[in-house]
Amino acid sequence: MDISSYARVAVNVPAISREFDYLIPEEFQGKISAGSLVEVPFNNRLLQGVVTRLVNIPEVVDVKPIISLVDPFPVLTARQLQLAGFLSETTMAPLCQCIDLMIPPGLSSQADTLVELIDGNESLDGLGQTEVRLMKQLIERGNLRLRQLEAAIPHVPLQGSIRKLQQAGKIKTRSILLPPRVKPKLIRTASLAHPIDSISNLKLAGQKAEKTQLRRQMALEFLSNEALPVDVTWIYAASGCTLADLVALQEMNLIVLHETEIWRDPLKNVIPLDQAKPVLTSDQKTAWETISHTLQQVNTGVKTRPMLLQGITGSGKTELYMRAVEDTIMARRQAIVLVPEISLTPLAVQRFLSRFPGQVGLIHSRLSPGERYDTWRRARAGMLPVIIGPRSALFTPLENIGLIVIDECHDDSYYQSDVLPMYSTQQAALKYAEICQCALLLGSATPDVTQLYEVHRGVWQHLTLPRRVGVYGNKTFLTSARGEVVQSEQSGFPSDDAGQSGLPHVEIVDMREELKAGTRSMFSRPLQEGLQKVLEAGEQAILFLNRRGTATYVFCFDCGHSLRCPRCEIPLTLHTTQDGLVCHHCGYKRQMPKSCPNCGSSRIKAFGTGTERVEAELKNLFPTARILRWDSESTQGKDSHEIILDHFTAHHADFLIGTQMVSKGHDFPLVTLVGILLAETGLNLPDYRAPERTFQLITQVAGRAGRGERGGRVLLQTYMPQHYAIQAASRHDLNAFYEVDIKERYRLQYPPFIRLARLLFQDMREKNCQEQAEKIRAAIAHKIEIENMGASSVGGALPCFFSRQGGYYRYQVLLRSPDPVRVLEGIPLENCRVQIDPPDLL
Ligand SMILES: Nc1ncnc2c1ncn2[C@@H]1O[C@H](COP(=O)(O)OP(=O)(O)OP(=O)(O)O)[C@@H](O)[C@H]1O
Ligand SMILES: [Zn+2]
Repeated sequence: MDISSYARVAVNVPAISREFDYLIPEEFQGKISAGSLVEVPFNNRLLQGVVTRLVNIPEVVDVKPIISLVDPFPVLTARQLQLAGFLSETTMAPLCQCIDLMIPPGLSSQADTLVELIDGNESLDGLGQTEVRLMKQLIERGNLRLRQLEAAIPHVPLQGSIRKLQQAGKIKTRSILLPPRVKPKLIRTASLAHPIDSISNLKLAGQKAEKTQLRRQMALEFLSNEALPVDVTWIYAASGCTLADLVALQEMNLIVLHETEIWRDPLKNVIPLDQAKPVLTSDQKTAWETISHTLQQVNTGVKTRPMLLQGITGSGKTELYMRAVEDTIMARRQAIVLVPEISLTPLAVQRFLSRFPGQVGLIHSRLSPGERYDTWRRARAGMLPVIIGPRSALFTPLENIGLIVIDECHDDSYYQSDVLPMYSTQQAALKYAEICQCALLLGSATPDVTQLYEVHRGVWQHLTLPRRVGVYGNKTFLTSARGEVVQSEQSGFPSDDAGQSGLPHVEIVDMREELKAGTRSMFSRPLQEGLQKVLEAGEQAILFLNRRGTATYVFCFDCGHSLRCPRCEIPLTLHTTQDGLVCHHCGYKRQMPKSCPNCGSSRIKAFGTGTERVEAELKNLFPTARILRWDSESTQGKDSHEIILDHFTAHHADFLIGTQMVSKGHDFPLVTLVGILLAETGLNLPDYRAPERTFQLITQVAGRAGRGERGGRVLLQTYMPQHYAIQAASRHDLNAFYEVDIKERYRLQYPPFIRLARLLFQDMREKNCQEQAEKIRAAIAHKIEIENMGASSVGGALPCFFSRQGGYYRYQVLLRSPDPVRVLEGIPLENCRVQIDPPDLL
């Protein structure tokens, strides 16, 4: 390691986006390098930070020394530092927050303020209400940290009161840095220092009682039968001795005490599945040739194009991921497999664990900080060649990554949109694959339009699995997307048997016809009949409701026409407060019409429904059916996802009513019917991705039917049967959907033909919110004008579709630009959150 005397440090304070130079004191020379986690003084405070590089000549003359090194090994690899820099530049988030993604929670600590009483006996006379509450806390509980005070006195700003008390000489404050919350877990072990011939003759207790002598002898005897160091608790149990006895024996040079590190392994109790490695189907073989070739190339240092694996549900994508991981391990490199949400994909994870026992590290939101820390350290130590987890797993410290897999690459959870940095996992992975010179494999049954566009432009490689794998007994056959058997892979297999198994048949039920025929229920006649049959046959059904779209759009119950903005063609939203319809993109407003502009019917209404209503009505129709509801309300508790999944899989319920969650990759062999209630709800959200999401959801949900021998069907109820997203989804036809949608995006200039940035404003007072948004909108418009950025344009400062959240008003400003970061650079963006390439505009 080269010895530089100074280190450039990104301090862990989000408000400070630049880095600072520090002196490396003698004692840390050679121990600190890029990626080291250190403590440094900063404006009379103590802060944590990560060394981004070593420097020979500092930027300023007066450099302060680094105080301590938090972890003896670097917490970030050089490649991770590069990735953090990229994220910071492309998302406009502070570097320290991008670095923070890569440090396990609990290891990094932020500064806090310690508040101390100067004299506990002072009177509280003349103090304000908040000051009195503060003083009482300190008198009762002693010195407290600011965060503790904030927890004790919630919803009240304390800074001002603390300043007043300080000026009155009643309290003092100082900055502190909390110790890390996680540490390696150590156990104490002991072994004999050397063989001992006659233990019973040793005098082991000095002047002490015979009992002590006996205990110590027994401990030595126990150890004399052990070849390796033993956990001290075993010695205690076997001999009745105490730690004091062992320490005494160590002082007599008879035994040696050690501290041995143990790993907290969340997977040690997982039971592997018994699954042999199958022979690849012919479709899988074709795809595998490309994957295997790409892996060979990256392993010899050749740059490769990302691969998009487009395979229908149940076509064997996971098997190909596992093969790719296997090859990567053989090449002595590591693999990261990203999945949307572990609790919703337990089966896929189990398959990996069984295929690679002892080699997989699982990142999971429900790991304890200790387990997470240990998984992270084992990965850093090179002990885990495979990491599986949600988007954050991309940031596991691995030295030599050969493969990154993004499963269900269309999933929303791959964009971090709630906290900084607001980043797209796909963009991060693309960059990281370039930095690490590794292969990138994205897989989905329903890739995004922007992802398919990369294939069409030839930037990504395209692999397809158009047919389901069906395995009954030893027989393997393939069925096409339409459900007919196209190829029997083993001789003598009667193809007729399988006619009902590929992807399920989808029937569209036109709800306008149902209305005309007098059905007042949300369940059409075919759906009611289907559910009845399922009950009679002892099978199961899933009822899917797209909850996100059930808000407040307006449409005609007779012709299905929904009211849209004449300028952006996005559905108008009814605001009961303003008693009018609003476009959330351009601000267009109109009154609620008395009759449908399309057919003149007066039955034009706002629409909404919920899972509770579905459940109530279903109970009414089928009083004996066992019904399970799976939505965000019914899954509040820990493990509730697993409980519901297990319950349904074990056939403890006949019908499962669910929202988005039921679309994920579960296997329910008894499900022969999937009912989609109101397929179009999502289509009416004011978002350019609404058709895409609707198509994806319907296709994924439909993929849950017919996974077993009994086959299955899907009933798709809709008032908009002619819409291209619904038509294409009913035929499982992604290409047809893409062809229409990409043209629409071109026509209306949406991604991939332009990039978007969304600036979000939140405030308790609507007026402030609007003013802040307006101010920044004007600044952006000004910059576009004076710098001649003709290809960029900024929209109005408008309320979001979800116009209030948790008591806050929400406004947004939308920027369209080939390079949104360049437009936004230099504009003061303090009061807003910036989403570059946002996943939605709601
Ligand atoms: N070549 C094969 N021979 C036999 N069975 C296979 C083969 N490949 C995969 N399978 C089995 O077929 C089923 C579906 O495969 P897999 O889960 O890999 O598909 P997928 O495309 O990942 O599915 P999903 O849509 O659920 O993500 C699994 O039970 C798997 O074990
Ligand atoms: Zn509009």
